[in-house]
Amino acid sequence: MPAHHGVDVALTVPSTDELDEALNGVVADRVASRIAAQDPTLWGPDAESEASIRLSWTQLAESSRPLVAEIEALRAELHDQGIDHVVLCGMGGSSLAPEVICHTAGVDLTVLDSSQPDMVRSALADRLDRTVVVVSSKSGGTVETDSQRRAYEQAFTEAGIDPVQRIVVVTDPGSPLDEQASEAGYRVFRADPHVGGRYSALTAFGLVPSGLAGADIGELLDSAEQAQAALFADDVDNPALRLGVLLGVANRHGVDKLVLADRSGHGIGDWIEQLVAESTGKQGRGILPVVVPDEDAPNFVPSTTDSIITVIGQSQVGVIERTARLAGNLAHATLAATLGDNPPVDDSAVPTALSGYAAVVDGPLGAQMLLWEVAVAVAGRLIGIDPFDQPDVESAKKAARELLDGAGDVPTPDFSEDGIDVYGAGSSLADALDRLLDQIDVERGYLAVQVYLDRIAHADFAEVRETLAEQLTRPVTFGWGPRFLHSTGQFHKGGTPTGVFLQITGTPHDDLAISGRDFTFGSFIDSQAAGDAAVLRDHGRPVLRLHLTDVEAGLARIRELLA
Ligand SMILES: O=P(O)(O)OC[C@H]1O[C@H](O)[C@H](O)[C@@H](O)[C@@H]1O
Repeated sequence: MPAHHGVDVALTVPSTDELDEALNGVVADRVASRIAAQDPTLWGPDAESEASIRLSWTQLAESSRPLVAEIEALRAELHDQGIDHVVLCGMGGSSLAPEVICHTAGVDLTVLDSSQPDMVRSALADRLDRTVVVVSSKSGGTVETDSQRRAYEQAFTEAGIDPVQRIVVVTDPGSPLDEQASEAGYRVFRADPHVGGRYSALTAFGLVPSGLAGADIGELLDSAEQAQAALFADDVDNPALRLGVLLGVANRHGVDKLVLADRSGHGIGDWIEQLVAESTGKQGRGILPVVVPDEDAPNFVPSTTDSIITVIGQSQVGVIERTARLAGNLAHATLAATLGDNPPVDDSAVPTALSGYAAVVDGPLGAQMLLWEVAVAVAGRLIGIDPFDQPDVESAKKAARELLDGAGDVPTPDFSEDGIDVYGAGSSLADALDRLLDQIDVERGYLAVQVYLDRIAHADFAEVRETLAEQLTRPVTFGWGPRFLHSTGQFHKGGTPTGVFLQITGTPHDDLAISGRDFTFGSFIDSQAAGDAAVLRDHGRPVLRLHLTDVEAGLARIRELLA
C-alpha cells in the first residue's frame, strides 16, 4: 500500500455475493431486532459500556409521545402573549434535527449555531420582542451554546423583558445547564439521557424547538412509529439493514466517502452528515459524507472510486435506474433503502458491471431518521467502530480553550496579500492555494473547505464547493465553522487521514462581548479555528488558513482565484 495515502485498506470492489453474504449475516445475527432490544454487546466489548447508555433512541416514537401535548400547550401559551418567533441556540445534535424538521414542515425557526459575532448580533436584533429562545445542550457545557444564552439573557434584560419568560432550556437531567437554569427559574425540558446527541432527533432536543415553531411533531413520531416494524425486522428486505450493509461492506473495501445528493430540498443531508461522520469517523477509519445539491453536481457525476453515491428524497424509478447506471452496478442500487411507496426497479435497462456503490433513500422524515440511525449502527458493527462516541471532537475544544486562556501559541501570519493574512507556505496567495491543493492525494484524498463566517450573510459562498470539486475531480466538502466542528470535525481528525484543509476566517464587522466571560465572541471563534488547525497539523494534515481582514473583499478575491 503506497505510504502517501495514509490508509491501510486497498480500494477494491466487493462481489454481489459478498454484499448478499453480509446481508444474510446481519439477518442471521438478528442485528436489527437486537438493536431494537437495545443490546449493547453488538459493537464489541470496547463499545459495550458506552452502548449500554446510548440505545434508547430505538423506542422514542413511543416514549416521546407525552412531550407532544406539553410542547403544543406551551406554544399556545406563548402565542397568546404574541410570542411567535422561535430561536434555537445549540450545536450539532442539538440543532441539526430541529433545523431539518422545521424546514421540511415549512415553518420558521431561527437556528443560531455559531459564535461568529455578526451572526449572533443579527439574531439578537431580529424580532426580540416576539422571541422565545430555546437553549439546547445535552451536556450543558458547550461553550457556543452557553455564550449564546448569555447574549440573549443580556439582550432581553436590556430590552426590559424578563429572560425567565422567554428562555426555555432543553438538557440532560443533572447537567450544569439544568442546575443553573432550574435555579434561575427557567422552564426546563429534561431529555432522555440514554440517547446520544446525534441520535436525539426524536427526543426533546428535536421536538421542543420544532413543536414551538409549529411543526407537526405528532406526525413526525407517527412516521417513525409506522416504520419501526420494517426497520427492526431481521429480514433481507429491511431497508436499514440494506443501507447499513452497503456502507459497511463498501468501507471494508476502502471506500470512505458518501456523496449525498440531497433532493429532499430540506437539508436532511446536513443531519445525515453529522450522524455518519461522527458515528463512523474514528480510529483512522470511517465514512465522510459529501453533501451535494443534486445528482448533476460534481463529485456525484463523475464520482470517484472511493465514493458511494446516494440520492435522498427521490425514489422514482428513473432516479434509481440512473443512479445505478452511474455506479455501473445494479446490485448496489437494488439496495435502495426506501420506505413507503417503493416502486419496483426495472433491471433490464441497467448494466451490471461491478464498479461502484449506490443507494437511493427515501421516506417520510421521521421514518428516514430512524432508517439512517439503524443503518449507521449496522455499518458501525461491520466497520468495527463504536458508533456512539466522538473521541476527537474534544481535542479541538481543548486547543481552543488553551488559546483563550493564553496558554497556547497564538499563530502569526506568514504573509499578507490584498488584505488577506496567509497562514501557510507560498510566495503569493495563489501559490499558497496551489501548494495546498497539490497535496490532495489523487486516489484517496479530499479537500475540506472550512469557513468561519456568518453563514446566513455569506450563504452564496458555499457554491465554491462546486467550483473546486469540478476542477479537482476529488471529493470536496464545505462546512461553516464552528458548526462543522460538531459534525464532520470528528472525521477530519479521527477518520481516514486523507484530508487537506482550507480554513477561511475573517475580522467581524463588530465584535461582541460575552457577559460574565473574559473573552469575546470574536476571540472565541478565532481560537476555535486556530485550535482546530493546530490539532489537524498535529495529525500531519495540511492546513492553509486565510484570514480576511475585509470579509466581503476577501471572499470576492478568493472566488476570483478559485475560478
Ligand atoms: O448538546 P451538546 O452537549 O451541547 O453537544 C453538541 C455537540 O457537541 C459535540 O460537538 C458533539 O461532538 C456533538 O455530537 C454534539 O451534538
